[in-house]
Amino acid sequence: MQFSFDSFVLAACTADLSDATDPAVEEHADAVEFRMDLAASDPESALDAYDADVPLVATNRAAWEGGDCDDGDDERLATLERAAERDAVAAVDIELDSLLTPRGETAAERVRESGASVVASFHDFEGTPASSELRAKLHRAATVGDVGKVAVTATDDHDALRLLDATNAATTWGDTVATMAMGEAGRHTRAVAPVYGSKIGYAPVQPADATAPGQYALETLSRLVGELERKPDT
Ligand SMILES: O=C1C[C@@](O)(C(=O)O)C[C@@H](O)[C@@H]1O
Repeated sequence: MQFSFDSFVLAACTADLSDATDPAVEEHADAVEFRMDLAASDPESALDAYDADVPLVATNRAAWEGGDCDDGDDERLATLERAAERDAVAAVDIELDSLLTPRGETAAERVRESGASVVASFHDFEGTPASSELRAKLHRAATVGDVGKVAVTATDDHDALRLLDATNAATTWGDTVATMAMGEAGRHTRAVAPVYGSKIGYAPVQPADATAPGQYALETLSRLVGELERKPDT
């Protein structure tokens, strides 16, 4: 199966696929993001055993992008390609810097051949790039991926506003994007960015196991996004 990303996808993050049957996931999530790089035991065996109904986004975050996977890119991307072959895997997250290499291009092709979408992602754990760079990154990511994702670290309101502005601009010119600002100053963007077109939100299944700074609990993000969703004027 595949996501079209026409509408917002709320992904419940976990390193343990048994979380997929958690009632909060069933009630609030559209997908489970499986952080293969954070799994305590072999993530591929966990995928083999997976039989819940919620579609998966497979992520194997590289150490150089803030994750725990130390494998070389060839091996790391091969793991993601095999993940995509599973019916339950609807999307695979691949770092933008990898996608811009020939090996990454091949991985994206294979993932799509297997019927999964590609989330092209870029993270900045230190700050928020200049607005021109932010827009360029989003556009680049949305061009090589089915959705282009940028997660930055906001240190003040201005950073948060610039991220929302870039989200709005990308969406207005037709790119499919997902954005969020990590950290306290950017926390509200997790709820607000979908108003400006962001198509994926992330929240941990277990609040104690957040996969990024500033994430809301799953139930909270679901409620906030739902409350803020634009309804036709009555
Ligand atoms: O890229 C992202 C977004 C994220 O970093 C966040 O800020 O919620 C959480 C990660 O698990 C996911 O892969």
